[in-house]
Amino acid sequence: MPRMMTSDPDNLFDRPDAPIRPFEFDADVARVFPDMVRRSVPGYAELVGLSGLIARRVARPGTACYDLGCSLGAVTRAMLRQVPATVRIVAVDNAPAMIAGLRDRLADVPGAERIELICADVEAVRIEQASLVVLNLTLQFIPPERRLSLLQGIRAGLVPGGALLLAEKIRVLDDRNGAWLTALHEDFKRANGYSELAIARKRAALERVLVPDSIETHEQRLAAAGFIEVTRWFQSLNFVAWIAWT
Ligand SMILES: Nc1ncnc2c1ncn2[C@@H]1O[C@H](C[S@+](CC[C@H]([NH3+])C(=O)[O-])CC(=O)[O-])[C@@H](O)[C@H]1O
Ligand SMILES: O=C(O)C(=O)Cc1ccccc1
Repeated sequence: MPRMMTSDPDNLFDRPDAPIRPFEFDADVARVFPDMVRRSVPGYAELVGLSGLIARRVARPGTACYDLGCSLGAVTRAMLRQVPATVRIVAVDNAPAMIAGLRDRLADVPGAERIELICADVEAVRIEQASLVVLNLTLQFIPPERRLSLLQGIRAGLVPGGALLLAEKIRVLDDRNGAWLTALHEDFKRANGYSELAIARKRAALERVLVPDSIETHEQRLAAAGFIEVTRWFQSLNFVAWIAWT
């Protein structure tokens, strides 16, 4: 499994007097992101490590692998370690602080010249000659009505035999099971040292910013975008990952 990136501790939602505003991937979030994501997403390290292993199987020489919504490049760097030297890696994020943080982290990584960093909206990037495209916890931040066309664009840019790796926080449709999984996710955060206040404030900040879909919606949308076979290969509480094949 990958070496975790070090970061400042995430205390962004601890201050009771700070105004609640919609969650943004700004410089403060970028500074604490590795700590935040590790303490907030159950199974995150495993998800990233397994994404690297999947890249090793799926990436084809002479093609490209894309990490869309790369943040500080955990998946980008897992891919770099696993894919052949002739594979180009394209890492995209629209948050300047994330791209700057990733650039710093790549400074003395051998092979990093194979990685192209793009600070742009994922919807504006043309996917070309890709054997693997990764959306690791990114689609949930795209407005729901634009998700299908983003997946269609990705599908069109994949080479035959190529795949999309999608990981998302999911919404559970059934009230009872949904409430239970959400409660357990909050237990996970509490066990990782987040206060009730921090949990509640982040929940409010993420409302309307991170909009989860159900497993059913994701699987129907992947089919509608033209993916012919879809395998769900990871679930930890309300976080799920799929691989979707061309
Ligand atoms: N429209 C957009 N265009 C480009 N980037 C975007 C957009 N919307 C959001 N982002 C970017 O998507 C990332 C989502 S985090 C991904 C974790 C990473 N994949 C990881 O493996 O560590 C997940 C999370 O924080 O829950 C952020 O860096 C945003 O700036
Ligand atoms: O904290 C949450 O509830 C999440 O869904 C994970 C997360 C991690 C980092 C930024 C935004 C959301």
